Amino acid sequence: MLHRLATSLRRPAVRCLSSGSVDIKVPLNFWAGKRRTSQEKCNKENVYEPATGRVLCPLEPCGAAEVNQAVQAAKSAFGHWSKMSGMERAKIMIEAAHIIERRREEIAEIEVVNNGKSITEARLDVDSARLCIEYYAALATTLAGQHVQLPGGSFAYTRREPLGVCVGIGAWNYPFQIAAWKSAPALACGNSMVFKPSPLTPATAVLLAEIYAMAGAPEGLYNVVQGGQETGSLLCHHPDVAKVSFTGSVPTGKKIMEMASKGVKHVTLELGGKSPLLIFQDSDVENAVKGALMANFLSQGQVCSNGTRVFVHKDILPEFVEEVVKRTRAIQIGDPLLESTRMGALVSRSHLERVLSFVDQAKKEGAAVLCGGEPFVPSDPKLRGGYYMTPCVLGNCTDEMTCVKEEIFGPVMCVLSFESEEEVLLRANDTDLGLAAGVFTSDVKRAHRVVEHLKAGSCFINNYNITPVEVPFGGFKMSGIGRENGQVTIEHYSQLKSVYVEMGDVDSLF
Ligand SMILES: NC(=O)c1ccc[n+]([C@@H]2O[C@H](COP(=O)([O-])OP(=O)(O)OC[C@H]3O[C@@H](n4cnc5c(N)ncnc54)[C@H](O)[C@@H]3O)[C@@H](O)[C@H]2O)c1
Ligand SMILES: C[N+](C)(C)CCCC=O
Repeated sequence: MLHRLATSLRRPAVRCLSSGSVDIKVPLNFWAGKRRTSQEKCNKENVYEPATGRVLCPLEPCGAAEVNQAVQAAKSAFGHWSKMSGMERAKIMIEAAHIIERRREEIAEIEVVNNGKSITEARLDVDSARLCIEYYAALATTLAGQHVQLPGGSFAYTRREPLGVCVGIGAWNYPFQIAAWKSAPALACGNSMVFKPSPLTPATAVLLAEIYAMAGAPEGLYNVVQGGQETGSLLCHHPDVAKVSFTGSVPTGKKIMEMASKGVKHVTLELGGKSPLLIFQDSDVENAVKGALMANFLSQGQVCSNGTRVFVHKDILPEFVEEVVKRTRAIQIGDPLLESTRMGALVSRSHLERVLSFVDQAKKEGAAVLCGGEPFVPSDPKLRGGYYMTPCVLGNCTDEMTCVKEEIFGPVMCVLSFESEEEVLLRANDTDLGLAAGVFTSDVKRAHRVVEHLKAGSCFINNYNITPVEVPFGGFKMSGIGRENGQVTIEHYSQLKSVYVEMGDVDSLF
């Protein structure tokens, strides 16, 4: 079925998948312009549909020989792509964006089937991927160096050059969007890419590979190899790889940095978070509640930037809690392919169990479960094996609790009370992580003063989890290195060459 969808380019946007009916029978590796079957016989695991718990397909991990073939394909494409002008590259990227726009529904549906998030969110993820490619296509046309006048008519100029073959390694929470957020700036700068999705969500990165190829990209420009940590490690150690851009957990990020250091490769690390959301007594409570829900329950709470430590001023705590609990209880959980669903399934059985164990631990440590935090079994029989839980709000939380300290990566909001700005800033920053932070207040001076003191890469005033592709995204402290999106990311996928030009004679000291 996936193959038919993947090749029907001009199909109108109609719903054709339903949960429990999909089997993926086509290879999910892609290099040198074609889908490929891995010859590796070992380490085959199953890929599941989170909504139903059914097996979707076996994962075919790539071994050393296949990783090398993909890297060599990327190296060969780099030779051609890096010599093209920005305008020529932009034309192909814009065509890819048009194809994504036409295939929005198909891509979103496959993302839902493989990831478990609601179709409403998956469509927005596909839009973000497309916008990112459009944005960097435009920037590709602007890449330029500097001219520097020097004494005696001599001068220097700088050239912004690509790095070479870049590796992208993705997490499972935004599979298609991560593939686009990494490839768009890489390709715009003239690099080629080998991308490895998470072994839990291998299905959509290969669609992006086909789309770039259909748009006219040279064979091997964007390749996909499937697998887990062995495949990832082969990519990081490969001598022909110039950069590794990684999205995932802090422990894996440290390993990636260590592996990349052996070859002095460039790295971008987009890692985890335990972000604070500060809600002051002068907030518009209606908006603050909406913001807290956006900060905690998108993608079943499996979002790196989530504001999971919700600090609420004691004067508005009862009002805030009542409303946030009421709205959390009203979240429609169920079949992620239905329009009415707002919360689908978590990504895997083991992850669901891990998230539920955080709720149990929170209870033991004295937190109050104000709602949710239980396994959820939908009434539709075909969904009974799915990985669902009710979204949870924890009250009476204190800074020392495990649920407040550790990244849960599920639909669990921790509510904490505070009394003063100074106090809440100290508590908000008391973490090794620094991906995001938010503040709700109607006092404009307080908003900017608080943001100045928050140690986080992405700060939101009176909203949360809004990530336009024009704005850089990335972490402070252990949440990462480098940025994705925005103009600055061009610097993370290119290098400067300085060229000195002598117009006179050589003034030798010897
Ligand atoms: N900052 C961001 O932009 C961002 C976005 C999404 C997710 N995340 C973070 O990702 C985590 C959840 O994702 P996850 O469970 O997929 O993370 P993970 O670290 O377990 O895996 C991420 C990727 O790394 C690969 N990998 C694992 N070990 C490896 C190794 N030794 N060498 C090379 N590759 C290896 C995995 O196969 C996967 O593709 C959370 O901590 C979340 O906060 C961060
Ligand atoms: C688009 N969101 C929801 C902010 C997600 C960014 C990527 C992090 O997981």
